[in-house]
Amino acid sequence: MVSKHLLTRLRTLTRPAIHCRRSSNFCPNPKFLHELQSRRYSDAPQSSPAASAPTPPPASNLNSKSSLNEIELRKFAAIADTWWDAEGPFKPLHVMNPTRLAFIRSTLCRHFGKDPHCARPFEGLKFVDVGCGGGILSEPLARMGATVTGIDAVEKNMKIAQLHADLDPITSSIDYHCTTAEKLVEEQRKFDAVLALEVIEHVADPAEFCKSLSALTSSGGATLISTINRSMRAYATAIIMAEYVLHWLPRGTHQWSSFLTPEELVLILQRASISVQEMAGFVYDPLTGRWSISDDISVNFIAYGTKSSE
Ligand SMILES: C[S@@+](CC[C@H](N)C(=O)[O-])C[C@H]1O[C@@H](n2cnc3c(N)ncnc32)[C@H](O)[C@@H]1O
Ligand SMILES: [Mg+2]
Repeated sequence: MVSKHLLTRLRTLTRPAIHCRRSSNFCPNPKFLHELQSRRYSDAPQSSPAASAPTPPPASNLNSKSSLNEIELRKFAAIADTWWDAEGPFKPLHVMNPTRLAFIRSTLCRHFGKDPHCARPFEGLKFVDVGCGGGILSEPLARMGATVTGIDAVEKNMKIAQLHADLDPITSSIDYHCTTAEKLVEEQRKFDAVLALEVIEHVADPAEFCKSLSALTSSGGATLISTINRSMRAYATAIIMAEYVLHWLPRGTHQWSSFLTPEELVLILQRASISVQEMAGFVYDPLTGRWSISDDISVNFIAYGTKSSE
């Protein structure tokens, strides 16, 4: 109860500074990108226990100049067995899933002219779920009819995802691979929709990552990215509360300095030829324990963008 009260207090004290703007008229300031690049490398995370631990073998055997951040990958490899434990470290993703799927269904049905009330609106469309983990998002997308490719840099995640998907004939069609977005770009793969939810804050270089996501998106296709805002409110809730008070996530899961503001995300996507059409926040209500879609993008947010014609 005390924690719930604290969370409510924090939400009130740290009012959102930025609100959702539902149009394509985002005007990011180019200086954000410069600041972002110098900050990410000069303000590198110092406090993560994983960062100071002796270096174990790589969590991924993929190499080449890439989006991979080994410290981040090791954190996910360490808890790979728990992907489908609804009470485990991925509980927040499980609980948030219906809300983010509602946003995805609504934006992508509009984008592709599909009926959002139909059971399998994504029939005939090819989606890639980048950084799919255990398949929490890939599986419902497959159930909604999409032909899904799920990729993740952690081999163990792919094994867990495949095992779980094989439990159901519909999800067993998901094509899982231990690879990266940039490797798929090299293979000249293209998808109608490219999704990377809660991944960009864990990659080595978000601007390069967005370029790969864009290259994977067919002309006229859609790109969806969700992440956490680099706001004080996110520091208080997504790190202090979630990791240190409520223990929803292992300590050190997130580095505040690796978060992007919505303006920065819009800018790097714009530079990668993705025009953000809509943004929404995901807001947690500590009283009901539920997430909902909101105009408040001060902590968790999602961006839906379209690929400009080439
Ligand atoms: C927080 S989880 C999100 C999982 C999934 N997208 C979801 O929202 O349910 C982040 C995932 O991204 C993966 N990942 C991190 N960096 C990656 C990269 N550069 N390329 C591919 N996967 C990556 C991690 O292994 C982890 O499974
Ligand atoms: Mg994250």
